[in-house]
Amino acid sequence: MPWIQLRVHSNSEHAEAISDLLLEEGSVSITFEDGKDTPIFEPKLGETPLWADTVVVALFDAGTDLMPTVELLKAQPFCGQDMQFKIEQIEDKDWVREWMDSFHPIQFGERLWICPSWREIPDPEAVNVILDPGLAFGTGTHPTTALCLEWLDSLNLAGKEVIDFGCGSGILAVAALKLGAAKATGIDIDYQAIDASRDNAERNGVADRLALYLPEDQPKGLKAEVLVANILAGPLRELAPLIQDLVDPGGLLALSGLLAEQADEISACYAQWFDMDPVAHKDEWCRLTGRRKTL
Ligand SMILES: C[S@@+](CC[C@H](N)C(=O)[O-])C[C@H]1O[C@@H](n2cnc3c(N)ncnc32)[C@H](O)[C@@H]1O
Repeated sequence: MPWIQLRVHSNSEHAEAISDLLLEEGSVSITFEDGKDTPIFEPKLGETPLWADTVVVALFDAGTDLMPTVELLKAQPFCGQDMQFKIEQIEDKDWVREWMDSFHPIQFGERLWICPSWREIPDPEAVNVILDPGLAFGTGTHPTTALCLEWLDSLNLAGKEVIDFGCGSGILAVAALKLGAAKATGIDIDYQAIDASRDNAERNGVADRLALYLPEDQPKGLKAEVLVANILAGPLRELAPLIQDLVDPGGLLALSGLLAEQADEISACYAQWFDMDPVAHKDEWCRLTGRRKTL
């Protein structure tokens, strides 16, 4: 079924009021978009701030006459007669299909390929991770995941135990196992991530070597020789005492999900326990690595 869409240019202060009015007028879905490409990284816990320039995008059934709604909005003090808006016809698409068509196998480092489960494997001799992220984060297309995959590929993981802290789709844990790790543990606060990781481990024949936990169920005394955590700077800072304790003396650590300007502070924090390497960059993101001190 095709749709008709109304886009109203507003701001962080009035977007909610516009959204409420559009829902009352019969909109079937509302989304907020950044009007000026000014991303908000890491809002405070429990807060979902809007952009200074916010576009309210409302979807209606095709055939809806939107002009009365536009006039109603213009009559509101929070919009006014000079309100900027656009009406667009939206052709009906299979969005899942579109996304699937855009996701191709990608190589990371020397040996590793991430292959969407619906695509042919380009190099059957390579280390191939067959992936369907489901509803979880982690396809390899994001620079932070890519930085972690390249790091894992560069290591000799044979026989090692690996912790993937914030496992999302399980992409890093499954890659570590396929690169030779003996055992991996994935930890995530999100049930959907745990499910997706389990599915991906099964898809790759490594489910018997992957343990998955919500943080509250994590076994006491858990430790590994290699830990990778692709979460944001905030949790990496707050959870530093817990994360460092999961790495064996002499073990290896990779932290990602960091913006370049956050690297020095997080690196200094982990330098209490780890000998830190130079920062690796990809686009505006970066990765920290280090080896746990033995004393
Ligand atoms: C950026 S995704 C990374 C997913 C995947 N490891 C990758 O590299 O693509 C971050 C994941 O960390 C999880 N996460 C966030 N805070 C966490 C916490 N405090 N403890 C455990 N997992 C957390 C999120 O639910 C999400 O799945």
